[in-house]
Amino acid sequence: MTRIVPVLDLSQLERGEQARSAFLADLRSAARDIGFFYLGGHGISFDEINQVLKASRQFFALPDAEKQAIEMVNSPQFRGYTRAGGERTQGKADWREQLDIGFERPTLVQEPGSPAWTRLQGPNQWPASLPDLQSRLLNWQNKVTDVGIRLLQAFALALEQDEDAFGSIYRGEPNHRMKIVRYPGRETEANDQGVGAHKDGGFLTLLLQDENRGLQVEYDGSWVDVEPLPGTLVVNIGELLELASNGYLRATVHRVVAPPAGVDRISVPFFFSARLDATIPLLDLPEELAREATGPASDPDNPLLRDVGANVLKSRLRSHPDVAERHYADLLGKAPRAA
Ligand SMILES: O=C(O)CCC(=O)C(=O)O
Ligand SMILES: [Fe+2]
Repeated sequence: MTRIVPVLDLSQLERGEQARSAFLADLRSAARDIGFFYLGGHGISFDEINQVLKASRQFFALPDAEKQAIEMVNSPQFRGYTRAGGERTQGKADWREQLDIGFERPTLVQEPGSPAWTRLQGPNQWPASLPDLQSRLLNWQNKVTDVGIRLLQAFALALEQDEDAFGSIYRGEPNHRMKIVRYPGRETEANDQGVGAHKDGGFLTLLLQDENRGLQVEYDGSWVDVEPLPGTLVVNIGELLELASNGYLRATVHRVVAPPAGVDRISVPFFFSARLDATIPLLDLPEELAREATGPASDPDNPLLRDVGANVLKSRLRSHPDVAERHYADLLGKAPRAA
């Protein structure tokens, strides 16, 4: 059977002009067609991958009290632990537990007139009893960031732009985020929402999944399994790339179906994003691509904003109403200020 979700090999970029052009052509068609692909040849070793999955499992095996000590609701930066059912997609609880991590940066001093999104910068929360987790995951974050940069440069070339077309948006202090996630086996057949159907907000998502299935992508009106393929990362397009390409590339709708009883699934999504103070430009696409760029999909309930900080804050507030209430009560009912 041919795979619907294609496999791309990033190392082709460094293997001569012919291999490089073939990679760019494959990237463009994967991105235009299903919007999901497996990425091999990324240079991250099996050992590193296994260590990250193992460390994630160790975290979720901690006693509840230790996980709850670093609950996200403590953090105005939306970092930390969320128990199963604590996050919502399309108004319905997601059956997964997770630890949200960003870059470790100092909290910004708030002054009158500071944009609300400046409150998103600050520290992570780490479990006291797993001292190695921090370096393991921050190391992963750095490695996957490098893969994301190479891939985004390739996307720029595939869109017939300068290789560095997106550089000014993410260079400096980008707001990339990652999570470690555990989907417990389902307790009843009725509740199978691991995470509900959604699009990701960043440029690209680079996801590590363990050997358990559950991830699905919407394609031609049905759900297609993105089965585990050892050693690869799963990549999908987020809303910033859709915005920049005026809808030539589409952020892909995906979801996770909770695993059957007795199985739990681990995944490590990394969301390659942009600086919070950046504005997403509209790329000047060549005529033949521009003709097929029909504008970003618009959801009147949840419009995409070109101001990255405002867009990120809006989606964080929607996903985590408890954090919103504790730390952003002053904004509730108001649109976050853009700049
Ligand atoms: O866990 C997965 O496989 C996907 C997670 C996901 O789509 C997300 O957190 O945005
Ligand atoms: Fe996602």
